[in-house]
Amino acid sequence: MKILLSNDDGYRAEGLRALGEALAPLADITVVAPDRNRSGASNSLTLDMPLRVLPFEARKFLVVNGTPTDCVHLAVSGLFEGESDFDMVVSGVNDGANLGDDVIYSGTVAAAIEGRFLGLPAIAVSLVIQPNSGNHFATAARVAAEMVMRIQRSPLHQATILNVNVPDVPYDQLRGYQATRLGFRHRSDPIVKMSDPRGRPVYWVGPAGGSQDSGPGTDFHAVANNYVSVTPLQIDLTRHSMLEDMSNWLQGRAE
Ligand SMILES: Nc1nc2c(ncn2[C@@H]2O[C@H](COP(=O)(O)O)[C@@H](O)[C@H]2O)c(=O)[nH]1
Repeated sequence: MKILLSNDDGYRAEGLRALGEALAPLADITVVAPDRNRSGASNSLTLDMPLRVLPFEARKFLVVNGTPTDCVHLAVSGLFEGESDFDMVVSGVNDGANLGDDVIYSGTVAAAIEGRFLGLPAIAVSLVIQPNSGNHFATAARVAAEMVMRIQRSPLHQATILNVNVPDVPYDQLRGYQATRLGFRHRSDPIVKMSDPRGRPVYWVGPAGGSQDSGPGTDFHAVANNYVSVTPLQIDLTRHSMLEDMSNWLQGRAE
C-alpha cells in the first residue's frame, strides 16, 4: 500500500513526524508537506507564483512553498514520474481540533479533500489539544494507523473523506470510536486590532467561537467524552432540497 502524507502545520511538525512513524510499518510512505504553518489555508491553491519542491530528510520527504492543497495536488498530478499510484492520502496530525465549522477553514482537512481526485479514501486527523493537555500526538497517530488498517480490511466507498478528531489523552483513556456529524461553533471572537511599529493599524483574526451545536451525535460531544470522532465528509455543496424552490423562484412562481 502507498500512502501520501501531508499536513498544514508544516514539514517539521510533531504531528506529521508521529503520523509517519505510526504508518511506516503499514505502507510505503511519501511525505509532501508545506514549508511552514499554513493553518487556516483551507482548499486554497497557489496560482500566482511557481511552486518549488525540495527534499528534506529523505528522497520521499518533500517540502513545498505552498498550501496543503498544493502539496497533494502536486503529488497526485504529475510531481512523480508516471501515474501517482497512491492508495490513500492521510493528513495530520493537526495540532488542534478540526471540529464543526473548523473544517471550512482547515488546511489539514483540505489536504485530505484534495486526495478525493485519487478516487480513494482520504483521512484528516486532528488532536483536540486543550489548555494543559498533554499533546498526545502518539495517541492520534496510533488512531490513524488503526483507521488505515480498518480501511485495508474493509474498504470504504470511493472517494470517502474522513474527518477524525482525537481526544488529547493517553491511548488507554480512549473510550472507543463514534461516527459523528459536524457540530457548529458560535461565531469567532472579535478581531484583535493593534498597531505596528510605525503606528499603522494591524488586525489579528480572533479566537474560534465556542461550541454551539455540540449535543450527542456531534463531533464536539464525542471528543468531550473521550471518544474518537469520525465524521464522513462530502464535497457536493449543492443544496439539493432547494432546487425545486429555486426553480420556482426563478420562474417567478414563489408561493
Ligand atoms: N477564528 C479562529 N479559528 C481558529 C483559530 N485557531 C484555529 N481555528 C480554527 O481551527 C482550524 C485549525 O485547522 P487547521 O487544520 O487549519 O490548522 C482553523 O482552520 C480554524 O477553523 C483561531 O485562532 N481563530
